[in-house]
Amino acid sequence: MCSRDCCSKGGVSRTKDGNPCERRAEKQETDIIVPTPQSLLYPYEMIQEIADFLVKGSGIRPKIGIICGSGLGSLADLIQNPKVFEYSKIPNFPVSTVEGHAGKLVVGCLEGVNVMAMQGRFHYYEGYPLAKCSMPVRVMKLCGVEYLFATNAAGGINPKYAVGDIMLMHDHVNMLGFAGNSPLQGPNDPRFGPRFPALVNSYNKDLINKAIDISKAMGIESSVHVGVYSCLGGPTYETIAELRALRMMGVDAVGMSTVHEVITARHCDMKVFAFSLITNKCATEYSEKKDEEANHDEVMAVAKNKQKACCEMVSRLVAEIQKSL
Ligand SMILES: O=P(O)(O)O[C@H]1O[C@H](CO)[C@@H](O)[C@H]1O
Ligand code: HPA
Repeated sequence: MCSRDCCSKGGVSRTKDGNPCERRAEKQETDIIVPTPQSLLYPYEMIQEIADFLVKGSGIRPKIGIICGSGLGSLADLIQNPKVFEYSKIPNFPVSTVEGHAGKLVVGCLEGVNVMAMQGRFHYYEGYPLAKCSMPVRVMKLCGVEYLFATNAAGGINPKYAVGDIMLMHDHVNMLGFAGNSPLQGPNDPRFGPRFPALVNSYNKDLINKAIDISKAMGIESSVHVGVYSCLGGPTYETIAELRALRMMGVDAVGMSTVHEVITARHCDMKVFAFSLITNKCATEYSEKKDEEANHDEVMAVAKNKQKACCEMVSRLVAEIQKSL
């Protein structure tokens, strides 16, 4: 009862004569918490501030941005004359909380091209909204980046894929998007890109073809595929029923990242190249044994074993881009 002698009926406070209690209604209104739309979490000016900090601090305007997947941080070790920024020292940057994601931004030169690499990405399951997970892509854009290389560790759903194979992404199924979640949710800032960006041809065909040629030159073409990736929210690995559903939808590999980064990159018109290192085969039969369950230690171990091939693929592709600059 409020001081005006009200009673609560059906969740609504009413005065004794049955009318809704105004004071209660006023209070409820002020108690409503409206979540900030994702797109407003990092306004343009804040992204510009972070980009200025990095460009000034490194003296470099990168052309290519690289996001290192789980256990693939060694991609950033390829960079010459690196200037390293700990995420905790970059204004308004989140921190990495996942093993295999060091939490450093490395800026320098690779195959004669200025690059910026994230040794550690942000995942939705860490508690970050998608716009926060992909905010560094916009920072890259304002630093001058034109090409995004996104890499990830993923489970192989396509039965033809083996552990250690590389899948060049040529499309994705955005499961978080199916559920109404997007890094672009909220008012659109046209300085980044259009309200309704198209996502067909998101994965640059020319770069995919170049990567296929590179895999032939490296003699690993039989373990390199072109396929469809899907991102789930994690942190749980998928159930067998979910994996079967994904397979029916045409998904070849599954992970918990990358898609929102690609959406953000395409929104601001970056060229995208992305690949998955298949770190485990996904169980799609109920008879699978316990030791065939996905686990992060295995993901990390396979990534460590295969980092050489991944590094070579990336540096050769950067060298190809260098020829066209
Ligand atoms: O996508 P990356 O960051 O490579 O990491 C993958 O590996 C982790 C699970 O082992 C998840 O974070 C999944 O997304
Ligand atoms: N599922 C989801 N994410 C992953 C997997 C997986 O099997 N392997 C590596 N990241």
